[in-house]
Amino acid sequence: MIVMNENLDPSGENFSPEEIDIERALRPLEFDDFAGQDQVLENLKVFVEAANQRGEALDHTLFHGPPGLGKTTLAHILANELSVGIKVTSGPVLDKPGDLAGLLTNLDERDILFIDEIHRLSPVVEEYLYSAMEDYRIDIMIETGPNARTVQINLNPFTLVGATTRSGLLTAPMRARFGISSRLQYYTTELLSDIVQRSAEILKVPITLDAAIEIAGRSRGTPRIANALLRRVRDFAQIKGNGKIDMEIAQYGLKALNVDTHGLDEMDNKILETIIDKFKGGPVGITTLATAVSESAETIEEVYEPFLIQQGFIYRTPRGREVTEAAYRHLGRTKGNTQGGLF
Ligand SMILES: Nc1ncnc2c1ncn2[C@@H]1O[C@H](COP(=O)(O)OP(=O)(O)OP(=O)(O)O)[C@@H](O)[C@H]1O
Ligand SMILES: [Mg+2]
Repeated sequence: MIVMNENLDPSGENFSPEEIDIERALRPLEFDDFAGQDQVLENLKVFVEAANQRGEALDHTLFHGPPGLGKTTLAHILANELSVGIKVTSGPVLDKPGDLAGLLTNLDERDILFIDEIHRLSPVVEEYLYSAMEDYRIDIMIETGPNARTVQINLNPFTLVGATTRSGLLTAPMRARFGISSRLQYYTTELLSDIVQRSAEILKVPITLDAAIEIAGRSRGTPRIANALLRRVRDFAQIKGNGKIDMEIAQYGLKALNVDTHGLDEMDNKILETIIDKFKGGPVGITTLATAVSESAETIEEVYEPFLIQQGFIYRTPRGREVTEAAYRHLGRTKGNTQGGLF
């Protein structure tokens, strides 16, 4: 069983404070530093330029897609390119309409309010957000007891930027209030190797092209993982090598880190193993599979499956998910001869 180092968690949730600082340093600040997602970027550039020309707030914008692909990065880039301020919060943190009102009334004209994990807003807060998004207006309760009354407050025109890994969990009314909605895709190895080279430059560590490609190819299509692997390999280069990253030290480091050759993580492999061992390679329905791997069906569909499909390890059939020959090969199994032996 190949288990990835927890520092390579695509969600970044296990990052130490130092790693968060480095991640911030590596984060692109402008459209021009941002690699890939061409279609998304091309459109955003037009919308930003148009909003800038008119001096208006950009339309509310939603970014969705798997962890670590650049949603938060794009929110900050938008603020830079619009030359406006950005206030950052997240769905689970905003649990009272009062908290949201505080944020909204403090926004300057055209500012961005970035709400991460927007699918996790409580229903009351979400409802409260609707009128803010639509009419730039909110109701505020003043005084308590018999004198309690609500007053309407006008807000400065602002842009709500929402990010979610689970767009399927967003309510329809919420989704409908975003004028711009962009889905981020996994990155190709080529793009990731550009990102690795750019990051190496910022970290001031020399790297050869083949080493950058090697790291990129094992990064699960995800820039956050590519950067995390680069940082770990840099440590190996510093302690076990001569400080430079070449193919040899990259392979040495990746092996020591137990990184899967395709960059699959623990859950990816668990999903493949489960389909092979428990369901004879499939087809298996998504809910059955979800129960078997103890993960929610939505998370499998939105976070894990897209990468496994893109890499050609599983495919969807009307009867459920099936693994491909490549999955058997990847796990070192032969078809018809799974771990359970004859039975
Ligand atoms: N297109 C890109 N070019 C260069 N670096 C990128 C790009 N996209 C992401 N990164 C790097 O990957 C890191 C993770 O990106 P980011 O935090 O924006 O992901 P996210 O989609 O918000 O993830 P999550 O869903 O976990 O919040 C960033 O710090 C940045 O360094
Ligand atoms: Mg983010």
